[in-house]
Parts: sequence; structure tokens; C-alpha cells
Amino acid sequence: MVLADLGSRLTDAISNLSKTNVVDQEFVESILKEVCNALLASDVNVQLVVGLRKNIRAKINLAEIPQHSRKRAVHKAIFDELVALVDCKSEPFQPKKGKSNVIMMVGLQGSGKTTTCTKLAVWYQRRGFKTGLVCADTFRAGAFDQLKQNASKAQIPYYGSYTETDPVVVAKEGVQRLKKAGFDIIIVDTSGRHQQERELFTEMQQISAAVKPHQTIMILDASIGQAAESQSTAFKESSDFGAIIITKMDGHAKGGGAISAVAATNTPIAFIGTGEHNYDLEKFAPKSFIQKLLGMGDMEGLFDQIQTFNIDQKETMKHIQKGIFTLRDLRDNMTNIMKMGPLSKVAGMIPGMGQLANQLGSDGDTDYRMKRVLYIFDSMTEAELDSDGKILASEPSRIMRIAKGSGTSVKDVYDLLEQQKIMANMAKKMGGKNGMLNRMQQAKAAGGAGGPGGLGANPMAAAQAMARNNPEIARAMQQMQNNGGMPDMQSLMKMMGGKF
Ligand SMILES: Nc1nc2c(ncn2[C@@H]2O[C@H](COP(=O)(O)OP(=O)(O)OP(=O)(O)O)[C@@H](O)[C@H]2O)c(=O)[nH]1
Repeated sequence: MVLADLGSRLTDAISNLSKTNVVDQEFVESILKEVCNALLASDVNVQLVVGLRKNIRAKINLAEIPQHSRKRAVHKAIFDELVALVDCKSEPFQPKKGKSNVIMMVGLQGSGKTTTCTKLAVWYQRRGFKTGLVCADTFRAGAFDQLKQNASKAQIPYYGSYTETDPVVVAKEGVQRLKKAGFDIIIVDTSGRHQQERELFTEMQQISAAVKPHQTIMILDASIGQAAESQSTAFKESSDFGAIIITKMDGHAKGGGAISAVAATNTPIAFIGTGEHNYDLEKFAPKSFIQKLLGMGDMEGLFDQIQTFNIDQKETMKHIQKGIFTLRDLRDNMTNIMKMGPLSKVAGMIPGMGQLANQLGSDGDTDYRMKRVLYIFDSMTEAELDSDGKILASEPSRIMRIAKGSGTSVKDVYDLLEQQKIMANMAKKMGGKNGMLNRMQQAKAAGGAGGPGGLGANPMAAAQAMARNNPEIARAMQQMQNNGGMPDMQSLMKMMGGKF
């Protein structure tokens, strides 16, 4: 999890809002102190922290805010200033499909440049860009082999040379070839330097002149903290079309310092690296970043992912409307979630699930377990997949066959069927004539809960319509307003469970 310590300290500070009845100046000061201490511990520059405190104080004029609106006002002021702290106020370059977009990567030795080249290639490839890599790092022995290995694993075409020692020649040749082959995205890896910025920028300019990149990206290691400011400034001066990727955000407490320092130079942060795996790269957006940091989720990012990966839940929704949930529905839902990336990252985008995301961690263990479950589905017959699993659960010989066929245990298969039972029961409560979906539709007809599609089209309007008919949901929404933020989604779900 990115900046887990900073996230939990900030969340703890802000959660004090829900524990008090009176918000006075003393209370505001105590929250501000905790927020500022948390930022300083994450190596955010003192001047930036002082500025943030000043701005928040200026926004919260308690004399003008009635007591019942104060919690929301304080929450909003802190949230807005945290977003401003990491906002670079400039957008990175957006590549277009159907033309060759050349991206050149530069960075000091060991910053994570070569690893990030492949991650970035995977990111674009998953979004339908034809992507290739060029290794112009002729300085470090083994750099080409590393890129080749990473690229082969991710099935990304690459170009490099074992004999040519001039990086400018390799870069030029590689870019030309990939352009000719019609690649949309061509990522050029250059050599790192050991704390020799001048040499780094000289080589960057030489290669740049040869390949004419549409964007140059500098890789910065989060562990440099606020020292990122000087590197970011030097880079901005030598490249007027540059963006930054900050790597190792998963492992370094100083990451907050690095991001705020780069933002202060108004150099766009394109992505952040959040682990060693190919999927551990996140597009950086200030608001989403702070929302996730505070455990508020990132619904915008989630919807973007759903659209990007063509997640289609229509069949499942049709089933749920009828009160049915089959094993195939469960399998398709799991496959869809896996398409969007590691489970811990998807969970982090759902409001209130930040803690769950932390628990899931990034070690790939959960994703491995999910894959094992998919093997179980693969060993089922078509008829079994289209059932609700009840009959299957009463056939021990089939369970044994499925466990053997999928390389799992009998307990694993029964666990999956147990999960399926819970989902099928929920679908039964949600669908049908007296189910939640039908009641929502009635509420929509009576009070207008959003456009077609009800919950999916406008969840907040749908929730408001439901609240009109259900005091517990109304209470949860009131609590959400008082806290100035999202309620804990898990408790809300618990509250809603059994009611439908
Ligand atoms: N935890 C974590 N490790 C990372 C991340 N990005 C890269 N690494 C690791 O950092 C180490 C250095 O990465 P490289 O990609 O070899 O670094 P480089 O900048 O290309 O190095 P040079 O080619 O020597 O300049 C490797 O062990 C990577 O796995 C990240 O976001 N998180």
C-alpha cells in the first residue's frame, strides 16, 4: 500500500471529526497539528506544510460557519489543501492511437527506470496501444538482457543491440524500425548515471535530438524525499516536454515528500510506481491519490478501469434482477476483477475498502488464490457453471474430481461453493418481485432516483430514494454528511444486509 503510515495518520486525525460534538478553534488546531506532523514525518518540506496550515486556517472561519456545518467545512478544507499539495497544475502528454508516440525514459542509476519501461509498456498495451521497447542503455552491462527478459515476460516487442556501443545509434535505429512497423507507443530506455546529473542530461539531449520524443519522462526514486525538488527543477529546465514518474512509492515513507516537492515545481507527475510487478504502476491524479490515501476510494478511477477493460456485467445484472446468481456469474465477476489488476489495488478504489486493501497487501498472494479459484471453475462442466451450485455441493464424487482436475483440495472446492451460496442468497434477496432492485425502481418511479439503470446510473440519487423508504439507510447517509465524507462502506453494507 502506498504511504500506508501517512494515510493512517491522516485518516486518524480526520476521523476525530466524527468523534466530537463540538468543533471549536481548539479542536481545529489539534487536528491541524496532527495533519502537519504526519506530513512532516513523510518528509514533506516544512515550508509547504506551513503554507498548507495557513491556507486551511484561512478557509475555516468558525465565526461564519454554523456548528452543524463545521465538520464538513473542516473536512473539505483539509481535503482540498492536501489535493493542492500534490497538484502539479499541469497535465502530462496524452499519446494518440494510430500514430507513433515516442517516449524517452531517463533517470539516475537504480531509480527503477528499466523496470518502469516495461510497466509503462504493459500499461499502454492493456489499453489497446501497439507498444514496443528500445534499449538504448549501452552503459550498464546487462541492461539489455534485463529489458529483454522483462519485455519477453510481458510479451512486449523490443529492440536492442549487443554490439553497438553508441546509445544514440541504437536509439535512432530502434525508433525507426518500430515506427516503420506501425507501433503506437515506442518507449526508449536510456542509461542511468550515478549521481551525475549533468552527464545524464547531456546524453538525454543527444538521444533526444536523434529520436525526437513526444515526451521525456524522468524516473525518480521516492526515497529521495524532498530532494526531488532540485532534480525536478533541473529536469524541467532541460526538457520542456517532460513528466516525472516516482517509483518505489510502496516502500518508502518519504514518498509524500517526493510527490509534494515535484508538484511544487509544477512538473507533471505522470505515474507512480507501487511495486516490483508489471501491474504496479498507477496513473497519478491528485484528487484520486488523496482519496485513496484517506481510504475514501477512487470511484472515478474505478469507472475508468471498468470502461478501459470493457467490463460487461449485463448478463450478471439480468440474472440478479431475476433473483439468480450462478457459478458462471461468480466466475465472470472474478475474471473481470482480475482484468482490472491486483485485488489490493481494485479494493483501494472502493470507498471504505482502504483497510481491506492494506490487509490484502501487494505480495500477489490474494491474486494467486483467486487464480486457483478460477482453476476450480475450469474443471466444472457447462451445466454445473450454469447452476447455483446446490446440487454440486451434494455430490462428493464430483467435488473430488473437480479438486483433482484443478490441482486444489476438496476443502477449496467446498469453500468456493460456500461463497457461491452467500452470493446466490443475496441475489435472491435483491431480485424478484419484492427484491431491492424492484423496490428501487418503484422508488425511482415515485421520486426520481436517477436515469435509466437506477443504481448504476446515479448511485447517490438511488441511495437518496432508498433512504426515503428506509430509516437505517437514511441514518447512514446522515452520518456520511456529518462526517463530511463517505461512510465506512463495509458497515453500510452490513447495515443494509438482511434488510432486503
Ligand atoms: N518496491 C519497488 N521496487 C521497484 C519499483 N520500481 C523499480 N523497483 C526495483 O528497483 C530496482 C532497480 O530497478 P531498475 O529498473 O533495474 O533500475 P534502473 O534505474 O533501470 O537502473 P540502471 O539501469 O542501473 O540505471 C529493481 O530491483 C526493481 O525491481 C517500485 O515501484 N517499487
